[in-house]
Amino acid sequence: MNAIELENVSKAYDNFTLDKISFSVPSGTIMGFVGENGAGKTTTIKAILDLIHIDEGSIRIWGNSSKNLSKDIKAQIGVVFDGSNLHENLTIENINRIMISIYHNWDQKKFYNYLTKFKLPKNKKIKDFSRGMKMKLSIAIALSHNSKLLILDEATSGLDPMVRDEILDLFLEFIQEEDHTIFLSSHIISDIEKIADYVTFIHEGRIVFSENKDELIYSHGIIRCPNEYVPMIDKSYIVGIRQNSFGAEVMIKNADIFKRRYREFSLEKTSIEEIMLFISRGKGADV
Ligand SMILES: Nc1ncnc2c1ncn2[C@@H]1O[C@H](COP(=O)(O)OP(=O)(O)OP(=O)(O)O)[C@@H](O)[C@H]1O
Repeated sequence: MNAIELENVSKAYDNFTLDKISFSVPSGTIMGFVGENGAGKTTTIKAILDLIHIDEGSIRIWGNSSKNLSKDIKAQIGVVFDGSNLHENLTIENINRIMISIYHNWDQKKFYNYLTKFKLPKNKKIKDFSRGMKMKLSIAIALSHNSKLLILDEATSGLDPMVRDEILDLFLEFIQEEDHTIFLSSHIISDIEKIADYVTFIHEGRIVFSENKDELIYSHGIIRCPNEYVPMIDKSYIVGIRQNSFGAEVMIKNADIFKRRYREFSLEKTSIEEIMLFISRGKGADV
C-alpha cells in the first residue's frame, strides 16, 4: 500500500513547470524529497495537499483521490510548512483550544509533553517566538493529533544541529508504528541521509530519481583519475563529470557491473548529496 501516489502530475506557472511528475511513497517508510531552490518541492507538496489546482495527472493518498479526501482522512495527515502559518497573536494555550475544536483526535497531553520537551513558553505570543521555536511548535501540533502521515516542507531548516537531531529522533520514533509514513522535503541532505528509507530528487520540475536510499548509494561510486582516462569509460555508466587541469572526478552508476568491467579503476563510496550535485552541476556524459 502506498501512502502517497503521484502520476503524471503537471502544473505550469509563468516561469516554471512541474512536468509530469510521478512517484510513490510506500506506507510505513520515510521519503526524503530533495532538490535545489525553486526545483518544485513546495509546489509538489501543495499539490499533494490539494492547496493548488493541478493542470493534469492524479494524486492519491492511501488510494483516495486527494481532491475529495474525507474529514477523517484529512485529520490523519500532519502538515508542517516552512514558515509558521499560525496567527501571530495566539499563545500556546489559545492554539490548544483551537486544535481541540478542529481535531476530534487532538491529544492535549501529548501536545503539552512536546512543548515541555521543546522548552516552548506557554504564555508568550507566537510573534515573540524565534523561527526555530515556531518550527518546533508546528511540529508539536503535527504530531499531536494522532496523524499517520506527516508531510513536512523544510521542517528542520532554521533549527540548530542539536534541535534538528532531537526532531529527527522524534520522526524515527513516529515511524516505529507500522502504518506511519513521513514525506519530508529538506535542503539539509545529511538529515535525509540519516533518516530516509527512500529519496526522491526533483530537478527543474522533473523527477530525476525516486529510489531506495541504500540501493542508490551502493549503486553509485566516484572515480578520481587523470583527464585522459575519462574517454575509456563507457558513457552509459557516467552520471556526471567534474574536470579541471589536475584531473577528473566521475560519478558512476551501476557500480557493481562497472567494477567487474573496469577492474583498473578504483571506485570510491559516495553520498546522496554528491550524486545530486553531479546530476545537477556535473557535465553529463553526453556533453
Ligand atoms: N503561485 C505561483 N505563481 C507563480 N510562480 C510560482 C508560484 N508558486 C511557485 N512558483 C514558482 O515555481 C517554482 C518552484 O517553486 P517551489 O516553491 O515549488 O520550489 P522549491 O523547490 O520548494 O524551492 P525552495 O527550496 O526554494 O523552497 C519557482 O520558480 C517559483 O517561483
